[in-house]
Amino acid sequence: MSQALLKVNGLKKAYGAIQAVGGVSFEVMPGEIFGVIGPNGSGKTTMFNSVLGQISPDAGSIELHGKNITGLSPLELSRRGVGRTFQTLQVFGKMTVRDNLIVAAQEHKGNMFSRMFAPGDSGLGEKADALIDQFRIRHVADKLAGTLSYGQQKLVDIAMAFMAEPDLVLLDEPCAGVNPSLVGGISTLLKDLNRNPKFGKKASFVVIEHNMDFVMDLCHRIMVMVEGRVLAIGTPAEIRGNKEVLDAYLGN
Ligand SMILES: Nc1ncnc2c1ncn2[C@@H]1O[C@H](COP(=O)(O)OP(=O)(O)OP(=O)(O)O)[C@@H](O)[C@H]1O
Repeated sequence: MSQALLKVNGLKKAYGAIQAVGGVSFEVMPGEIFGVIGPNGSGKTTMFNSVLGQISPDAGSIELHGKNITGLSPLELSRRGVGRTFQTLQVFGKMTVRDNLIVAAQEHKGNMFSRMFAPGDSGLGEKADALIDQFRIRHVADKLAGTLSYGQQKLVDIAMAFMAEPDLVLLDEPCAGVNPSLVGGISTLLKDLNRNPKFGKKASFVVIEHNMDFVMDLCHRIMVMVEGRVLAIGTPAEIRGNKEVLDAYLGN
């Protein structure tokens, strides 16, 4: 059996009396699309932010390719191949789509001032163009990102995470606020990125999402969190047929 890409073991995080994450363990295998579902407040985002170095967990360890990455900064994690998208868009409305992609890659390289000045190409234009084609946003590449629909900006946001050539991308609610007619397009795109690596790397994903049809169709395995704990991990069919999951979450 191959080594896990991401291994989270016994992760805990409390906010005062609230145990947001109460001992969560799971593994994501190379090439896997791993979904995380659960009711509001079940600890999904806190778990994500702990894995991504945005908050310090109280206990537990996180390994990437078997190496301990617990407590590393988001920039260091990005350099090691871990990318993310946020619930809220990170695109700059007054820059073109192409420049947004170039700036995202410059940030990955640690250029702290890249967002403050007009971006030079820095040799990244070719990479941006490859992603623009893969994301089928060529027709808007030279438009200001702020003039695009929310769904298109979401695609740009995901493309920005891919400029760093990640092995693993954590997506926080990619469908939130997106017109239902565009949700299928995001799913198709993520499947394409997973199956057809653009830069010689097969992308794996961890996806937090409330849209059940999207999660069930996209993910190879799904983890259900309830009150900071793991209730179940399994294939979409196993999760759909799990009585505890139905009682605690899906049956509502
Ligand atoms: N910075 C914080 N300070 C205090 N409590 C927090 C903080 N962040 C999260 N919490 C609490 O921790 C618990 C887990 O929240 P979290 O946002 O991780 O859940 P979630 O599953 O991502 O929810 P949602 O689906 O609504 O995004 C909740 O009770 C929340 O109120």
